[in-house]
Amino acid sequence: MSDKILEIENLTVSFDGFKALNNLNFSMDTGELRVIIGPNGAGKTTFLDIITGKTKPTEGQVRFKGRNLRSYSEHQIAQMGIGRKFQTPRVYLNLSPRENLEIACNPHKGVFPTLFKRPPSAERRTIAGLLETIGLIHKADMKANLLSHGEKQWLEIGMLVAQSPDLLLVDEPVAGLTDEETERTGELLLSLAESHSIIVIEHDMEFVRQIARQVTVLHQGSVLCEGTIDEVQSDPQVIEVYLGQPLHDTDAHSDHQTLQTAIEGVTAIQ
Ligand SMILES: Nc1ncnc2c1ncn2[C@@H]1O[C@H](COP(=O)(O)OP(=O)(O)OP(=O)(O)O)[C@@H](O)[C@H]1O
Repeated sequence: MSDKILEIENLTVSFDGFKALNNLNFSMDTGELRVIIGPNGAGKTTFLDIITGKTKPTEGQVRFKGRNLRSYSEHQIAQMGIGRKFQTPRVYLNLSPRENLEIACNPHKGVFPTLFKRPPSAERRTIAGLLETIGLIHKADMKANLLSHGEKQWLEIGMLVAQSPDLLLVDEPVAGLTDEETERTGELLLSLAESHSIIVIEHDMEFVRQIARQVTVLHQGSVLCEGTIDEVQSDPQVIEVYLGQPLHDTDAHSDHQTLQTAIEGVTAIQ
């Protein structure tokens, strides 16, 4: 069996002739944590929509654990083991973190049967472990609406993990978080990466530097370059894309630190 969890070949997605993704090729190994960056409109959200089956390719194919996803619905793809965390937390605010996790463990039973029946002991242990992992063990039984924005994000990540996905897709997990929450989110993703394959889309370059081993840069619907964060940040094409002007027209190439500043400048205003 392939050790690639995800393989994307010659993928094009057209919206009324506009190519949001354009002949994109991408692959990642099982167990990898990959960070995807790219300027506004680069195609990052469309890329996630394709993997989850929300949008279907116009051309090309997506293979997950060797299986072509084309003929599967969004729901079937989720059941095959792809979980997605959206930017805004989607948790039950009038339930506790523990109850939210119980529901996530039993997505087919529904809210009421789950809440009125005591979960089996193995499931209680799983939930206690998840509460520990996401740092909410001491807030396990308070209403989720009393949690901070960061804590709600962690709870939703926990709910995703409760469904045992093989591949986690995480869209801008630190938008709106404090510096401390951002760092703790990085630690959480790094600990989850020990047992999951994860794709993170993020603009915050300091956070990318904290978690990234391998970074993919998207631009105009294609992969512009891939490498470590240092390789990517010193790539002339990436500098050009983020600065929005050709290198030979600027002094930027004389100072590679500029890219860091440029990218941070761009990301700071997004
Ligand atoms: N349903 C759609 N119909 C038409 N155009 C679309 C549609 N969805 C996305 N696009 C266009 O495709 C391009 C890529 O959009 P996408 O949202 O994937 O980019 P992005 O990298 O996620 O951007 P951002 O960082 O701003 O969220 C954009 O130009 C967008 O306007």
